Amino acid sequence: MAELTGKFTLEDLEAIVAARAAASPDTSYTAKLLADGPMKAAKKLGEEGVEAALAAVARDRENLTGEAADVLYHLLVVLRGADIPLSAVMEELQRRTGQSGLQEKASRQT
Ligand SMILES: N=c1c2ncn([C@@H]3O[C@H](COP(=O)(O)OP(=O)(O)OP(=O)(O)O)[C@@H](O)[C@H]3O)c2ncn1[C@@H]1O[C@H](COP(=O)(O)O)[C@@H](O)[C@H]1O
Repeated sequence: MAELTGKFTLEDLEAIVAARAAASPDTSYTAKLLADGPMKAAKKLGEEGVEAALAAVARDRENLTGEAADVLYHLLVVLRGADIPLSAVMEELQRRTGQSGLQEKASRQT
């Protein structure tokens, strides 16, 4: 695998996931997850999300950091399986920057 220099970004991890998706499931966890179908990756994403939430409630910073990394990695695998680029998610997040979350919630309740 090519060595990455500089600040590691989610875009870097997305590129790694895309490259490993084409590998053999015998040599790549990413490829194995995708080969097992969308249910498997989605289930793992849900598990990691719950584990991250439990670590947050337990105020376990070290565990939360690791579980957060698991969540982000598995989310990128799920997005890859659904053919949704990270850029689409970032565009959606950028679109939301113009409004407070509380304003958005209030606009749905009227
Ligand atoms: N960031 C990750 C990453 N984070 C977590 N994981 C894997 O996600 C799995 C997490 O599952 P669990 O903690 O539940 O452990 P487990 O019980 O063994 O998992 P299951 O048997 O239930 O699937 C572990 O196998 C981790 O190794 C990751 N696997 C890969 N990556 C990245 O993807 C790259 C390519 O990996 P391969 O696709 O395996 O080549 C790696 O170099 C990393 O950059």
